[in-house]
Amino acid sequence: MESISIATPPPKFRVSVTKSIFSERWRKLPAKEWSGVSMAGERKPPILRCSRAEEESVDANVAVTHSSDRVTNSTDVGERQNGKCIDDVLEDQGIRIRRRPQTGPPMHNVGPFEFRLENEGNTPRNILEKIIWDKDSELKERKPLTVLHRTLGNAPPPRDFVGALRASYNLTGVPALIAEVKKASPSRGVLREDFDPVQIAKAYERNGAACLSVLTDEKYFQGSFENLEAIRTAGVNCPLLCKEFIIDAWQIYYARSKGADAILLIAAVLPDLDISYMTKICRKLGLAVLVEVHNEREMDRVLSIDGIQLIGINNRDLENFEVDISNTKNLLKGERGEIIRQRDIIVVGESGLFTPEDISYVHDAGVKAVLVGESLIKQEDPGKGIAKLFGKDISVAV
Ligand SMILES: O=P(O)(O)OC[C@@H](O)[C@@H](O)c1c[nH]c2ccccc12
Repeated sequence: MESISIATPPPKFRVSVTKSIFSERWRKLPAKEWSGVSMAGERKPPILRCSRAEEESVDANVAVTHSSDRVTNSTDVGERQNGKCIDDVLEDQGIRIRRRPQTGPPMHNVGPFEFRLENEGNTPRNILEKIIWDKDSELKERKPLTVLHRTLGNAPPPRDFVGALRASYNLTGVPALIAEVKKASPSRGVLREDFDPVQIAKAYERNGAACLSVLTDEKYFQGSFENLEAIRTAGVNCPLLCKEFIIDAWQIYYARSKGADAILLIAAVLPDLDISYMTKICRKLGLAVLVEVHNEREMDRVLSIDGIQLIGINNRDLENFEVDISNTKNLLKGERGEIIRQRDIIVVGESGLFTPEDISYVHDAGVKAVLVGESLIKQEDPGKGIAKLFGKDISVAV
């Protein structure tokens, strides 16, 4: 597609013009092929997300009582929960990340050009929203869940992610390390040119990491599921967190089929019912769940969900990339910290940790684990970077 910009856009309103190569192609299709093709000449995706029937036939023995209330895993456009559409549910829970509109803005054909009117409703407002909308488009390429489910039996068995964190913390007396295998990020660009995920993973393990986090998003983090699978099959014993932007239960099965031991759920993106439903699927698959929060509202929502064992406090705001490690301390103050201690939830301090002082600071705030990417991956020897980050060798018990 060739894009031509025409005029300076008025605020919050833009026109993009695209030379219509595709509409030519659709025009030539035989009539029977036109089902699933919208008036604007675009093919409607055959499957939007895990269809409920598809997912429930796989999940017949999961005790999910409220699956009919779920808000995001549906083929139904504008699905409703208790009479509310998804946008209302998201707004009620203070979730600012919207779902990608199911139909793009209308296309107008003039000669060989197609005009698309862009406005606030159909344009992502920030980077996290853009990632989520792109993820939604990516998921249309997936294979059916029933096919994926058959491959689960071939996956290596899940390992105890939470147990590994607890054991490491008890052994070393410092926060257990989840070291992140991360080549690039949208905020920092490429972090390491000579990136060998398996070598890096092995070096992290040798130098005391309790668990590893492997980025699988390709577009923004230059990660992949091949990396996850390669690390798993290379004999690395540390349990693996699949670091993905999960918006659909299908991704959880996929992560498991590639050897993941844990997955991430982001509270800024997922409503409570999805977190709760996905947590149940994970329990059935033997996966641990790290639920990530960034502010008080998200923390309170997550604390009201049953069965949460691991909460990550992200010091980076994924909407604008600002990093502030005092966020971890603030969210663990007072009653919230008390509830967390009573329930024996492990809190993971995430992002922006560079020095032994940073590690002590979040440890004093109450975290029992840390998730570290950039400060290790940028070291000449990422494995040796661990001792520098902690101010001591953590590969041996104290
Ligand atoms: O590289 P850092 O600043 O040490 O951050 C690691 C990790 O916390 C960060 O990569 C992260 C936290 N939550 C995420 C969600 C998606 C992608 C990435 C992340």
